[in-house]
Amino acid sequence: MNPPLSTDPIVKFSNVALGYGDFTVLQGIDIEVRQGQVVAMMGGSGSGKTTLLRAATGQITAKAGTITVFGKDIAQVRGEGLRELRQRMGVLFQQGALFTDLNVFENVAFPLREHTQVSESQITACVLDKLDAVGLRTAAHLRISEISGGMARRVALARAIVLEPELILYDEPFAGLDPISMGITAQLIRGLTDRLHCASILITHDVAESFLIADQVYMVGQGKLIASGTPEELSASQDPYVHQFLKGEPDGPIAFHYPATPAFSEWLNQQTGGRS
Ligand SMILES: Nc1ncnc2c1ncn2[C@@H]1O[C@H](COP(=O)(O)OP(=O)(O)OP(=O)(O)O)[C@@H](O)[C@H]1O
Repeated sequence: MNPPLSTDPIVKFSNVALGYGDFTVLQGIDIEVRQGQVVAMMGGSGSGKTTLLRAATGQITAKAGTITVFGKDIAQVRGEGLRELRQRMGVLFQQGALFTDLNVFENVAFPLREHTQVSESQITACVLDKLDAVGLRTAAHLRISEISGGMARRVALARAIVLEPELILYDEPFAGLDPISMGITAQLIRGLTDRLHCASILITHDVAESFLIADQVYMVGQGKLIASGTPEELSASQDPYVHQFLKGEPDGPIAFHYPATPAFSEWLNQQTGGRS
């Protein structure tokens, strides 16, 4: 029998503001991610999804509010403490860069060799198990140049889970995949979350796939959290932003133009010598 899932949030944003320099991207953000959950962070281009992911991994600090990860205030954790927290996370970047001079097996084995002292036979068993979980056990011997883009994504996923993280962060996991690979990836994310009893956060534009597997959805836009709830709750929302995003409509509150910032005005002034 599986141990009961912890009820404490793995990631918690409390009234958080995020940005770069003087530019505030998002404010008033409240998010909770719990063990066993798949949580989708959605929003238009430039709305701040990647910024949320950077904040959750401690790459940037909040301008206001508090972010706790595994119960620790991430702003107070530095150096070795931050490395320890990050070891409990698996991050799957969009370009899940694999080492092209290593075969599939060695790519997945890499974090084990880097971060643990386990024996060669344990490495073999663990890597084959993770490759099996992504359907690529029998591709272990292949070179990276011999596998397709979709397979490479799955190898990167096997590598991201090889240390059995408690939190997995996926940056646009469906981008550039054909419909079948998208469906496979979505079911993999759900299946791995359930099997590893971890939490998964996905940053995505893809409504159909993420709504099939997410427990909670957070939608950001216009510098704030526009909506949050289950996929069913969001689907029933009358909010015009949520409606436009879910239906992919060109007209609505989601602006096509990137908003003007003080930095742009300053640049334009310099560029035109104040003639604009
Ligand atoms: N390192 C940075 N320095 C300054 N501004 C940044 C930086 N990274 C992102 N931004 C700005 O922050 C805003 C949010 O960017 P972010 O990458 O989080 O959006 P996103 O929702 O992930 O977008 P997309 O879906 O297009 O990848 C954008 O206006 C972007 O220009």
